[in-house]
Amino acid sequence: MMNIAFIAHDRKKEDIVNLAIAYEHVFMDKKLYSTGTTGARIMESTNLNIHRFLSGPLGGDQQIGALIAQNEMDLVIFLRDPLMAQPHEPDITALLRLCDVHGIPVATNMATAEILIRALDRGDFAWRELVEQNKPGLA
Ligand SMILES: O=C(CO)COP(=O)(O)O
Repeated sequence: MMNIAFIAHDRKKEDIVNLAIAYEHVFMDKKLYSTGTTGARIMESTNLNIHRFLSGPLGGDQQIGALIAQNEMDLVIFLRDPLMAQPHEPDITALLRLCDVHGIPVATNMATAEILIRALDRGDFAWRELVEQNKPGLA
């Protein structure tokens, strides 16, 4: 089962909702996670069922980071706002760093997100399942 995380800063919320609507058929049979407000917005506009963590500024990025650290995330879609300072900038940096530490595909803009979602739909992420089978000592 593929685990996917959705995160979007406020001025990118509309984009991530539109992405979820457009690719609802791809996300339907995946396990979905999000930060608080992002997940609420997506669930208002789709039939997707999303496990929502705390809002980003209150620790949601870190909660998703914890799943990445445990190798329990297969794809992260994080539409961040590059033009506005965020109070929890260190958390954002930490989340993106953990994606790189663990080799997790992460999209930080719409163009990359679409490419990764189409690849996921085509089965290009099957290698993640092999990685999971071989991961050492994780719950
Ligand atoms: O701030 C965020 C990510 O850094 C997103 O949090 P919300 O989805 O709760 O707005």
